[in-house]
Amino acid sequence: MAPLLGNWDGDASPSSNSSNKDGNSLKSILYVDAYDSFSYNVVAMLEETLGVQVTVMTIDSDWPDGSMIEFLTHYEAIVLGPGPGNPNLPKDVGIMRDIWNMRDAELLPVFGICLGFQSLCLHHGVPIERLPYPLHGQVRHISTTSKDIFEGLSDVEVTLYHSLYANLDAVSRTRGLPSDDLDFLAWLPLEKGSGSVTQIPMAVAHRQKPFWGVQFHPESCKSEKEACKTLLLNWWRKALTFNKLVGRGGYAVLPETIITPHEDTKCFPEVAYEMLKWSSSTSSSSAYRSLKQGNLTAESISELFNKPGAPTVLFQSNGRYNIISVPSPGSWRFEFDVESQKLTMYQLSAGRKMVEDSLTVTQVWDALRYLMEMKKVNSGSTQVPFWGGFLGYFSYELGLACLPHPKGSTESTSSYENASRKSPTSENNPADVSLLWCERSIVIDHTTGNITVQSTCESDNLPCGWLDETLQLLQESAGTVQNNGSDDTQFLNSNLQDAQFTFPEEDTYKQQIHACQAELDAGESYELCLTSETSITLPIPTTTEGKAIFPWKLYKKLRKYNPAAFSAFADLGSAKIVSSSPECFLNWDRSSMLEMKPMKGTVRKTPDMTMEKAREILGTTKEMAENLMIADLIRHDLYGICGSGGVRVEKLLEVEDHGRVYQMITHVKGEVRSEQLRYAVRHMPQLKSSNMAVHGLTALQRCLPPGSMTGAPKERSCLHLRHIEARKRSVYSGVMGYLDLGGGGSFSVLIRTAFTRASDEDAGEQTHQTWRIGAGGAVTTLSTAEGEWQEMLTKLRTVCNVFTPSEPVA
Ligand SMILES: C=C(O[C@@H]1C=C(C(=O)O)C=C[C@H]1O)C(=O)O
Ligand SMILES: NC(=O)CC[C@H](N)C(=O)O
Repeated sequence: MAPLLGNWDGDASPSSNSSNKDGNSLKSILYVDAYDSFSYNVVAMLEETLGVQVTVMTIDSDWPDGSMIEFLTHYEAIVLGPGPGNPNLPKDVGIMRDIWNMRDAELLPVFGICLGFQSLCLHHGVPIERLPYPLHGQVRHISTTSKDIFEGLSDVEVTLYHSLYANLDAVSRTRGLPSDDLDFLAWLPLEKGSGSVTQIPMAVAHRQKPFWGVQFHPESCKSEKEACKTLLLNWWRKALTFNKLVGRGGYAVLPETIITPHEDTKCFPEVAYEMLKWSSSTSSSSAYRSLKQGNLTAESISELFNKPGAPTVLFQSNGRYNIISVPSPGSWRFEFDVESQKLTMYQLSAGRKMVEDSLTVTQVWDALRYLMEMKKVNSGSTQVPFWGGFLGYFSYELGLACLPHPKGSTESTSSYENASRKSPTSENNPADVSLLWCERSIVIDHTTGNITVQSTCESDNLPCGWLDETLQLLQESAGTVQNNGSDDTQFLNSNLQDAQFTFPEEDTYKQQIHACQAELDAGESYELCLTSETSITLPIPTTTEGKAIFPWKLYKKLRKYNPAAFSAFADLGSAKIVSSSPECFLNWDRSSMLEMKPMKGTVRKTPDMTMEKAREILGTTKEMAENLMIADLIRHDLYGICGSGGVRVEKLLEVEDHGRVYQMITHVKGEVRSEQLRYAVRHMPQLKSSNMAVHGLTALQRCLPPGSMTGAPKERSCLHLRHIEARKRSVYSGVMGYLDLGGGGSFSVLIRTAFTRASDEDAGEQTHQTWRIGAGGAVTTLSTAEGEWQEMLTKLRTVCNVFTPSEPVA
């Protein structure tokens, strides 16, 4: 065990949370989680609206001590959450089914949401069948009976995420009457293909038992907030009245706040101590010098300090800060491969020492947290978001390995094998994590025009040391204009003229879209982000220097062709990445704020496309639904880290200009408060730390892969996407950015990106290099195969076009 390693009990013990501010003990609700991506939104809504404390239990858990009845005596009520799949399948509802079999004397109040509602209806004789068409992310008015839990609510606007429904007509056909036990309280008019309208049940109350359910999602950010609050409070009042009547309630709060069948505990990785040793020249302060940008660009600065082919990362954050890695005697980097669980550390200076170790993914995160905590930097220029630390990326497959999977899920690494066999490039995947430890760096702030040269090595701050020398060098260079554009074009053209493109096949892609829609129809997913890969094979430049510089020149071309808020370049061992991503994944500051800005909805810029028109196109039900689902998904991701009361939506479904495309964007912020229960991290071994770097890493670990690249619910959607796409996405759909020793971090989604793996081992035999570009889009039930194919091509073009020779510069 590492000296500082403990668990959250210290700062999040229920004793500190189990009473309200008046000292009264909080009432407890059990939430049954069906591995949905909206679960923590429901938990937060319950805690924020009812002032209760919620225990989360996944559907595949065993009842503690084997006794449901005994366990439930600790709770006032149960909420059965939404989820993927079908309540007719036991594995999709798990322990939800046990609830319906309780004897009358043991009953407690239940509230089912969507899947939970369907399970309730099914158990009481109402068949659950497919809707004529799914309703995912759609905001609709429902009419209510204005009674029971809808008292005071006659017409409510709510968000729907379902493919299945309680078919009351089927009950009438077989029994002549709707289910005798159930009283239906709300309805949605649904147009059938024939133009006729049918009423779909939206809410139910049991006539004798304390069971209620709603088919819609009251926790969605587009559901009418006040009305849904009233609904919940109405239910809670009824629940408490029931408990009073039967003499239930007032029980002690259980110590558990989350119950899953998985224990996420692995011993602390020894390699973390090695990392600490390798970072010994990094001090706890970042010294700096500043100058005006003049003619200097991120590219010209990087060229001054980074030799072609040497480990280099250049990352532009939010279109404002350019962060450039600069090598130092203490530079090192590490790589991790998910499938082989191999971690390799490389020292970059004299001797090129290498260390290998075998680690689980969880241990990699533990090592990172430990190192960031131990090497905290306390001071530096307050003008820049990075003082030193790691620059690099995490792949999509690393993200998949971080997802919690249900017990017995087929989602093991072996299912990668089938997928990878079909993909010609899969053998050639870059490492899943690659991070460069940077003591020295240069940051350009494009808003102020300031450049900050900084180092965490104490000796660099001596008079005439590295900082002074570098300042002088930059000041001298700032006046000189360097323009080797025409050389670059000639060099690239000579290499690109023989490029062979392998595009996705239109028929296959369209079939995959239909395969996605079949899963949406079945209730398996609400949205699937389908992607495909284009590969470009070209001759490797014949000279060593040409080979080393090719990725860099390609990056410079891409940056001009498709300017983006998160342009980035990485040359990390065999991984070469050129990125022009417009999408922020996760940012965090040095104190407590986390933010995510997912994108969904893309319109190509053509000469007659205006912002107005783009807004109109992106204002349709289809586009809004796509974005709303991801907005709700990332609210859940952030609630899991920040806890109830800690998340707010800053922008919802807004259209922004992103160079060659218009994109719809949502902006959600969360605040990390160590005293607050945070469900997604409850069982994780953590450093007892107020260091935001540690919480940021935990947020990364818990929020990968990016929801905008998976769809919702994340876990089930990823499972289907892997089978449908039948390839590893690798760097594409991963994230790139920095981990700042001062506590902050910023990561973009690796889209609009080309990457390759250029292995040094077989360098002699290789005559060609293969670059890969992923592109795709969210498939919903409203998607058309042609529309999605065109959208994928639009995104692909933003990068693919840099692989065609350009007009020579005059
Ligand atoms: C899948 C890609 O992009 C994602 C999908 C988007 C969409 O469906 O509109 C928009 C931005 C990204 O989250 C891609 O660029 O390849
Ligand atoms: N959101 C949900 O709970 C969905 C339930 C079910 N999978 C359906 O699609 O109908």
